[in-house]
Amino acid sequence: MSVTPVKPVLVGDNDEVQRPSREQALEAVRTLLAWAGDDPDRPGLVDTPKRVVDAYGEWFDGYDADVEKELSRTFEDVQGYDDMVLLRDIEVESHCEHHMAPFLGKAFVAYIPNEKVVGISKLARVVEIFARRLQTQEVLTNQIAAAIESHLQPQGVAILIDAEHQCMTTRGVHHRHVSTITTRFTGAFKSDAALKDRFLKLAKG
Ligand SMILES: Nc1nc2c(ncn2[C@@H]2O[C@H](COP(=O)(O)OP(=O)(O)OP(=O)(O)O)[C@@H](O)[C@H]2O)c(=O)[nH]1
Ligand SMILES: [Zn+2]
Repeated sequence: MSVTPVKPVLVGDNDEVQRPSREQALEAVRTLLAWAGDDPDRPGLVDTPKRVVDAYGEWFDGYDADVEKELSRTFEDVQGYDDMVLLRDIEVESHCEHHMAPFLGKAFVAYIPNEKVVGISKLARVVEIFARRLQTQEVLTNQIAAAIESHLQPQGVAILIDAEHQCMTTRGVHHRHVSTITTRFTGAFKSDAALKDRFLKLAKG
């Protein structure tokens, strides 16, 4: 099975998109409140558009963040370290592009360095940046792998995301406690079944 490589930054790098003003965003929330059947001018709701717009600013601040910057500082004095670096249980707080509903879970990010490593916090930041954009869990998984791959040229990358989608739990099909697991393996993780297995065992804890 061949897998098409994904460019590191697919979503959110579209400078062509004209952003509406904050005023327009506030008005859009007022419209939604009225559409839902409430009165946007009642005292309890007058500050709601501002709160919602601020919350969106936080949930989607990945569009303004720079993955390249986070991964640009590498450390080359690794003294021959050439085994897996694995970050477990990175919190994932994202929103699906289909419903803008939260999906929440954990990411497991591993790579095998090729003479250079990156600060471990930067890997968590990369997860956060991509998570704070709209996409699917599959695309999020691929984007994280592709960013590490292109900046570190490691011997291999393994990503696993385990998340619960609120568009499935709080609406629509209403199935609670269904978790979705996505994975992406490149290089040595793809070609070496024992290595892949070791990653999966370590990730499970
Ligand atoms: N593959 C994938 N699907 C997702 C993700 N997030 C949400 N979805 C699904 O996207 C699909 C959208 O389906 P549609 O039929 O277009 O939308 P809908 O009528 O709201 O679908 P229901 O959720 O089944 O009510 C649903 O099946 C969701 O469960 C994701 O990250 N990956
Ligand atoms: Zn959804």
